[in-house]
Amino acid sequence: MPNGADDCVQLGPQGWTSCQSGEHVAVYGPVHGQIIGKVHAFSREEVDQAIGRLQEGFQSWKRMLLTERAQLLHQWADKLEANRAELAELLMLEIAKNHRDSLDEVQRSADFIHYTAEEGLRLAGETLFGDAFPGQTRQKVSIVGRVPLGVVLAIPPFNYPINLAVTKIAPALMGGNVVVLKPPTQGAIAGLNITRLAYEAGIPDNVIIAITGSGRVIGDYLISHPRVNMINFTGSTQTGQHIASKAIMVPLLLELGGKDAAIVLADANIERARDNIVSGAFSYSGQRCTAVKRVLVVEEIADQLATAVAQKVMTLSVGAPEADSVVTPLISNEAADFVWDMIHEAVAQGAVALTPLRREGNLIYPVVLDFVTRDMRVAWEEPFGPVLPIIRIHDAEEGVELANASEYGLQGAIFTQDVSQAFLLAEELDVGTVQINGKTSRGPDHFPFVGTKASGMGAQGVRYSLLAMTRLKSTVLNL
Ligand SMILES: NC(=O)C1=CN([C@@H]2O[C@H](COP(=O)(O)OP(=O)(O)OC[C@H]3O[C@@H](n4cnc5c(N)ncnc54)[C@H](OP(=O)(O)O)[C@@H]3O)[C@@H](O)[C@H]2O)C=CC1
Ligand SMILES: O=C(O)[C@H](O)COP(=O)(O)O
Repeated sequence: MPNGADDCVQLGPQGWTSCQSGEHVAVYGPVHGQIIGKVHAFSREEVDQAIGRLQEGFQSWKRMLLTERAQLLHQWADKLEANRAELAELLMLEIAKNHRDSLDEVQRSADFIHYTAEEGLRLAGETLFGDAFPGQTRQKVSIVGRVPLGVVLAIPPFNYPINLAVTKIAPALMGGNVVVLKPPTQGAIAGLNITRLAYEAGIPDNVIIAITGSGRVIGDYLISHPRVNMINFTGSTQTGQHIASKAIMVPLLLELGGKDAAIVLADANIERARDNIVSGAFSYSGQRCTAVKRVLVVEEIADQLATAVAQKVMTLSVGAPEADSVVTPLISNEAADFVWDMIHEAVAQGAVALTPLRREGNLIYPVVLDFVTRDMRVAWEEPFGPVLPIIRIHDAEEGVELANASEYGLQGAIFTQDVSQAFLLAEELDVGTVQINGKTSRGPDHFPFVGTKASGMGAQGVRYSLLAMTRLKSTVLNL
C-alpha cells in the first residue's frame, strides 16, 4: 500500500498513479517536521468532474439492494481489518498518534462499518392511515419511507482521519448516498488509503471519491457547490461556523469544538476521578474534541485531587508514537505555540503549574494548572493540547454554572457517589452527553453524539447518522 512517502500520489479509477500535473499539497509528519508525502490538489474543474461522476454513480447505487450495499460495506470493513497494521503506521506518521491508539482507531472504524451495515438493514419506515386525523377516512394511506439525500460531502478533522471519515461515509453509503471525502491535509494519505480499500472491496469508484487539497483553497468551492446535497463536518468551531454561513439550504451535521468539564464533588471516589480525568485529558496529547478540558472541584477535596492528578500525570509517557507514548508531538508547531502561550499566560496571571513546564519543538510535556480562575483564557478556550486547568468551586451549583457558562456544550462529567444528585445535576448541564463517574468520551459509537451551542448541530452515532443522512418520503395511496 503506497503511503505517498516519495512522490505525489493520486487515486483514480485505476488505482494509484503519480500526480500528472497541477498543484500538490505537502503532508508534514509532526514528529520530525519533514514532508512525508504529497497529495494532489484538486482544481475546481476536477471537483466538478468528480461530482458529475458521483451523480452518475448515485443512479445505480441508490437502486442497489440493501443487502448488496451491506455486503459491500462488510467487505470494506474486512479490508480495513486486514490492513490494520499498515493503516496504523500511516496514522503514526501523519498525525503522531501512538501505536496502540492507531490500531484501535482502525479496528473501531471496521467495527463501525460492520455495525452500520447491519443497522441500515433495519431502517424501517411506517404506514399511516388518514382516519386518525379529524374529518379524514381510511381511504388515504401514507407509506413513509427513507430515501437518500444524494451527494454527501464528508469532511473529517486531523485527529481521527480514519474513524471520523468512516463514521460519515458508512451511514451515508448505507443510506444510498454517494460521498465526496475531503480528508484533512494531515490525514490525507490515510484518507486516500481507506478510499482505495473501499474500491478493492467492490464499492464502485463513482460512489465514493476522495478530493484532496487544502481546505483553505478548495473548501469554499466544495461547501457551496450546487450539486452537494448534504455536508457532514467535524472540526473546529471556527470552520464549522464558516461552513454554516456558506452552505445555503443544505442539511448540515456539525461536530465542533468542546471545553468539557469534569465536576468533582466531595464524596467522589478520588482514585476513580483521578484515573478518568488523567486519561480523559491527556490521551492523544489532549487532541480530542471530548478531552476533559477543565476540572471543577469542590474546595474540600481540591488539594487531594490536584495532588493525585499531578502525581499520575508525572508518570505519563512522553515521546514518540512508535514507543506508545501517551503524550506525543502536537500536530504542528503552530498548535504547540498556541497551547504554550495559553499555559504561560495563565501562569503569569497566578495559575500554579503542578508539573514542570517543558517543551521540545512541538512536543509539550503534560501540564496540570491549579488555581485557575475565571479571568484566564485557559478556563474557557479549547487548547487541543496536553494542559489541564483545575478550577476550585464552592459547591455543585457553582460547578454547573461554570460548566454552562462556556460557549461550548459537547459533554460534561460528574464524579460523586450520590447517583441521585448526579442525575439531577446532569439534567442541568447544557451539553449533548453527561458522563456519571466516567471520563468524557464519544464511544461506544452507536450511542448518540451531540453537541449543543458552539459544539455542533445534529446527532451522530450509527442509527442517528443513518437518519440524518436520509430523508423521509411519503407516498400517499388514495384508495
Ligand atoms: N465535536 C467533535 O466531534 C470533534 C471536534 N473536533 C474539533 O476539531 C478541531 C481540530 O481539528 P482540525 O482538523 O484542526 O479542524 P479544522 O476546522 O481546521 O479542519 C477540519 C477539516 O476542515 C477542512 N477545512 C478547513 N477549511 C475548510 C473550508 N473552508 N471548507 C471546507 N473544509 C475546510 C480541513 O482541511 P485541511 O486540513 O486541508 O485544512 C479539515 O479537513 C478542534 O477544535 C476539535 O475540537 C475534532 C474532532 C471531533
Ligand atoms: O473527534 C474526537 O475527538 C472524537 O470523536 C472523540 O472520540 P473519543 O472520545 O473516543 O476519543
